Amino acid sequence: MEPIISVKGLGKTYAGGFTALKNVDLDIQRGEIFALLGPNGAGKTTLISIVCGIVNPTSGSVIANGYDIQRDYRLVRSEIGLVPQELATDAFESVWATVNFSRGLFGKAPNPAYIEKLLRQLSLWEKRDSKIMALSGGMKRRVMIAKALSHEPKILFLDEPTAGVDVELRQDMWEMVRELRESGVTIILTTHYIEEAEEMADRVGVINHGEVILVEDKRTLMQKMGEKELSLHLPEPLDKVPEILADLPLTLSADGSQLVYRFDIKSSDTGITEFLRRLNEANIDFRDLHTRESSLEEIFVGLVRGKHAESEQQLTKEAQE
Ligand SMILES: Nc1ncnc2c1ncn2[C@@H]1O[C@H](COP(=O)(O)OP(=O)(O)OP(=O)(O)O)[C@@H](O)[C@H]1O
Repeated sequence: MEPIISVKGLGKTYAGGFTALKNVDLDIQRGEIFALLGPNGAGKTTLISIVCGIVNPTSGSVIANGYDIQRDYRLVRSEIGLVPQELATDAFESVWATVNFSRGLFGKAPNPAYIEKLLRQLSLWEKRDSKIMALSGGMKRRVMIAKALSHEPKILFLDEPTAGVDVELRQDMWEMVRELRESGVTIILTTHYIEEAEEMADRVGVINHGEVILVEDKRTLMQKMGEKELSLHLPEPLDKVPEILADLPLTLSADGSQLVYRFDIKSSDTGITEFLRRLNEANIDFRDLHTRESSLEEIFVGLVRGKHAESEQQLTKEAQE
């Protein structure tokens, strides 16, 4: 299937000379939830802003739903809804007026039935006559989403949708984003909360220092890059890892009551059978046993650190040459 967004060779150097994006290639599939992860200043907002036509690229191209962002700016813009990081909207207007007005900005004929459906979907219908300033933070955020969807775009960008939102609201937001996807909208979100990507995304892209360093199906990523841990609780604490187990990838907890065995998920031979055999041989008993997989957060931190170390090595090498 044709991707709904196709980014090719995208670069951005700001007027001051800072290069925020370097030769980015990225395809977004129709109907997916794509999470763009990256540390502060990685280039996430710059990338979104280019696709939405707010920032001009220095090089490269973006096709969104068949249109070129630079040549067919208006057409592209009408296909895209953007919920920016900052909540900026007219505090004195009512919810209904604000959302209706946004639709008009895109040259769309009024459609009260659609706006009603949207406000109901976002649990804002009861508040349609309230002034924006009288709403809670979470509701204001939902108004921003309603505004972004007012012109029936096929693509929705959410830049840090749940920054500063409490845990309960965050879960409501996730639920709502899933419902939007069900209704056929493609969603691209940036987030610092890796659990958000882990919870919602179909695919994950990691951006660091203006480069997309990885794009992967979330489940594949967690399987490919993840480690699994097998923890054994010992009835009799040990003071050190016994000699017979010394060559295995094991750690002993500080109080000696837990042995943790790490293994690679993708490996065909995990070595667990051998580990259990040796435990038996050493007469080490255990009370219970549980496993844990690496979270996306651990994978992400590892990736960004790894790349950082790699580029530092590269810089040192270049400096020496
Ligand atoms: N208008 C601008 N002029 C010059 N530099 C800019 C401009 N906008 C952004 N930058 C720089 O480009 C880099 C990438 O910024 P960007 O906002 O895209 O990052 P981000 O990944 O969205 O970060 P955050 O997670 O903090 O929002 C940063 O170093 C930023 O300072």
